[in-house]
Amino acid sequence: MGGVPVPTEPRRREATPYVDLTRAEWSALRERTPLPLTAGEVEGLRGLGDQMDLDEVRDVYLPLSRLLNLYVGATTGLRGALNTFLGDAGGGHGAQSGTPFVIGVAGSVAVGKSTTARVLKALLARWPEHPRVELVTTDGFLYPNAELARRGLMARKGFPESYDRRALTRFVADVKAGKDEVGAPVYSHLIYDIVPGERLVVRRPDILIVEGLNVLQPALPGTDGRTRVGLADYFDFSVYVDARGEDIQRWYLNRFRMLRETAFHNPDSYFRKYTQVSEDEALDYARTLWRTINQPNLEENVAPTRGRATLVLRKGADHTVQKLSLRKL
Ligand SMILES: Nc1ncnc2c1ncn2[C@@H]1O[C@H](COP(=O)(O)OP(=O)(O)O)[C@@H](O)[C@H]1O
Ligand SMILES: CC(C)(COP(=O)(O)O)[C@@H](O)C(=O)NCCC(=O)O
Repeated sequence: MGGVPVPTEPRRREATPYVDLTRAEWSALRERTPLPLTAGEVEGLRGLGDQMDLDEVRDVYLPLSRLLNLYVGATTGLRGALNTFLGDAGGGHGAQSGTPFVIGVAGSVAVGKSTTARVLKALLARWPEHPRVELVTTDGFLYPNAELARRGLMARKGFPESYDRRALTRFVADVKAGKDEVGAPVYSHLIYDIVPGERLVVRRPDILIVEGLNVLQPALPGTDGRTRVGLADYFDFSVYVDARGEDIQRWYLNRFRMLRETAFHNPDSYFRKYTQVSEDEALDYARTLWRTINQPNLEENVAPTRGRATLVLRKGADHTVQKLSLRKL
């Protein structure tokens, strides 16, 4: 047939509940938000093996801090509406003084959630409207190893059933209800177990960040088959830290290699025995942990919750955020 070029139809984008942005587009949204951290402070917040420097804070986390400040302000505005309504109703409920703004941070083991959560905490605390920011990791609500062993769950650490989900949800519900003091158990990566007798106490923060693998999991039905309220029902905003499975596995193995040269030498380290064998043998064990625990948990439980997040941060192979998806309202 003739050589008339066929005009290509502009590719129609599938409608999604998200606005998709490149790093450059997102970065421009920080406007005039000042950078309140020094390179040294950022270094102190960075997890082992994570990539986090002033460029990453400026391009990715400053716009997020600005967005969250706007969300907190909008929530305060909504509270005004609620008080007007309650006042008009004359029901004697009194003015609601406000409860903490709760942010969930989800994602795989070794994706860098804790660095994201720590940087967010440091940035959000610089805003005069919400200086008191607390961070809680959900590992404190894992059952202690003895209980996991009793339930046959030692090889399922990090799966939803390895947590005391009722206590975790109660914790966040109590903070959200505005209780003066709410306590949580504490987990130690060093001993690979809950620290007996240790508690973290949260006292009416302006913002609570809850970070962990399963924070976006929907609630399981109770034994009576009825739907329960889940952790994510208390979130005002949530972030899912995303990356390709192969990249996360590589980060996990690299971190294991680095920990073997540092923290594992501590006499109290659960993993101390892996300093006594060859690096290859130690890495074989890490590969087994990844393949039998963390990868199936990522695929079966964690990744399927991504679509519930308000914001998805998509990392490239070098750990830096390359794409962002923000939920439409
Ligand atoms: N075996 C370990 N010993 C000491 N620290 C660890 C160990 N495993 C993980 N960590 C640290 O615990 C934190 C949480 O790790 P993880 O749950 O994998 O989440 P993420 O990498 O997404 O922050 C990280 O700062 C990591 O460096
Ligand atoms: C403690 C964790 C379950 C993470 O808990 P989280 O704070 O996300 O609830 C995880 O880091 C872990 O130790 N997983 C067990 C398998 C492993 O050792 O890699």
